[in-house]
Amino acid sequence: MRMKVNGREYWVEDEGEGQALLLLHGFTGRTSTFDSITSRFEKPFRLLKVDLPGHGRTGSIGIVTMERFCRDLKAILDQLGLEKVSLLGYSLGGRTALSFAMLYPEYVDRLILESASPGLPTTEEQLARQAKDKGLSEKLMEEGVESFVDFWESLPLFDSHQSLPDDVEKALREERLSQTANGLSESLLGMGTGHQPSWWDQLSSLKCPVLLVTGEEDEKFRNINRDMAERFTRATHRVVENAGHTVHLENPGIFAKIVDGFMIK
Ligand SMILES: C=C(O[C@H]1C=C[C@H](C(=O)CCC(=O)O)[C@@H](C(=O)O)[C@@H]1O)C(=O)O
Repeated sequence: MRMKVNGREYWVEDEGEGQALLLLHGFTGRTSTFDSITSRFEKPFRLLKVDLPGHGRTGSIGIVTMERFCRDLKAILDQLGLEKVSLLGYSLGGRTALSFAMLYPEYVDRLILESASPGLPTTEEQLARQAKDKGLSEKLMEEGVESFVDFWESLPLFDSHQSLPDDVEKALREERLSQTANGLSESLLGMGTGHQPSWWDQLSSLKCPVLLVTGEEDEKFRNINRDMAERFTRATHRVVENAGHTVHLENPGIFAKIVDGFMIK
């Protein structure tokens, strides 16, 4: 369904009954991102999914900052009558879930972050990443989505995708290709890693239970999440074997079991 909040319109899906679990996809993803695991959950969940700014059926809605999207997400939950939800975010969606929890902790029951980060700790790193993401944005607008997806799939971070079943890899590519150049460009410029606040120094303030999930083959984010776990007060870090950055696709059975076990009831 379409939901208009603070002058912006989002695509939101709200299905099932049980604990409210809000799923947030990664960069180039959409609400279908977690289809590989939602059918594997044993516990009943009320599954909420939102296409992030610039993605899926939300599409191009202008440059939306992380703080502004989190304010919109709060308004969406208010409209749905949800006072508290658990959040599961993958990569960009994990950065978003963490940002929402930092800004609106009273709305968050539990937090599951897959291959995420709290942003970049120094201004220098943030500015360098902003410049890099600006370049990617220009690449998108000049070369189009298909050329960008070819580039994006070739990143070393996704080397482990070569072991994905052909049908899974094909579906992931189609999901990425379904995006628009404008939308992805706006996402990079608004919610890119370098544009969001750094939460590194505030992680200890979060009081809700936190589950960090990374793939054994994703050294970069495994190390980031090892450091994050040391700063949270109630965090568990699970490193999943036979998986890289995209654990929910590379080892969906284990991922679903970990999520089931972390959610109460
Ligand atoms: C390439 C790096 O950063 C990007 C990697 C992962 C994030 C993401 O959402 C990818 C999802 C996917 O393609 O499956 C993305 C983000 O957080 O926005 C990062 O820009 C890197 O080496 O840090």
